[in-house]
Amino acid sequence: MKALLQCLSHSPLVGHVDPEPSVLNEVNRVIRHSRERVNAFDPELILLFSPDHYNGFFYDIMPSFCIGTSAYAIGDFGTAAGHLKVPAKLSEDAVQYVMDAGVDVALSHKMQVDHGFAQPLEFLVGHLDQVPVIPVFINSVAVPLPSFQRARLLGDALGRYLATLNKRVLIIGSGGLSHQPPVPELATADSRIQERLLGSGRNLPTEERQARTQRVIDAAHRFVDNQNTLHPLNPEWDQWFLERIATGDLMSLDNVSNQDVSDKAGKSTHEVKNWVAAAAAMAAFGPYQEESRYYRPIPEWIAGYGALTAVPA
Ligand SMILES: O=C(O)/C=C/c1cccc(O)c1O
Ligand SMILES: [Fe+2]
Repeated sequence: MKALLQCLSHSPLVGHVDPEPSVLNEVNRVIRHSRERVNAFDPELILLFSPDHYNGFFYDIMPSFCIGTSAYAIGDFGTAAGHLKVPAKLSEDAVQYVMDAGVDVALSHKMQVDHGFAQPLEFLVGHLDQVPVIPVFINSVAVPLPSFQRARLLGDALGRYLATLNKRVLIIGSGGLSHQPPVPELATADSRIQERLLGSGRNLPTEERQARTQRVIDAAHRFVDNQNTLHPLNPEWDQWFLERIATGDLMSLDNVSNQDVSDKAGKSTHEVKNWVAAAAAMAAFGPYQEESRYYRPIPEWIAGYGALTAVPA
């Protein structure tokens, strides 16, 4: 088997505002099972699609997509900090391949990433520097956003590139499902936050980092008490989306408009494009089949929380 697909929601609230023990144990079993599956597959390379949350990518220059030849995780919310093990030459070749395939992608020789990248690596392989990883950023919060179709085409091109390498590749899509945590927006933020979104938020002083973290934790507590304090989670939309990924029905998502997703499922639901890109990369190896699936709305994590594993058919 040359490729394994693992899509997984992330939330920085894990360990800060947890659901009741029975739910936490259930999710931990799902993650443990996924980790065992990855371990048995023994990947030689990881392709990791993830968003950023104004920790590494800002409005000074906001690409739709970016591939890193080196990457550093900042360790927000207590997630792992440090350098990812990025195979620079493979990443650079990937950029060229994707460009040649007609998808313009940015390149970073010094990519700064957050929990979106770090959490799935910690959960699925244990460490940031365990297995070589090509990190791929998909802008999922800073409007204007790329479309579902472009995310699919990006994934397809990267999948075709990986298929030339003759390596066992783990393809991870990190993010989603329905959710809208209190991420600031440039159009409505006050001038101090606007400056942060324009780039001064790249390396926040400790106190500001703590305040930012606490603001999200407080919002999660409020959301648990009253699910109208943020955009409600949308299990129905999530299940519909999961079925599209599970069945490889990716092209039907091309017709989903960004506005519709924001309206129905929340503005951070665009993180699901990381699942779309990952599934398209997997499909480039040939037809795939779902092996396992998990879903539960978890207000404590402000997340429609899902996991999906697929293998070649
Ligand atoms: O970084 C933040 O401020 C919030 C991140 C967050 C919260 C809940 C679910 C997610 O997917 C997030 O990235
Ligand atoms: Fe996120």
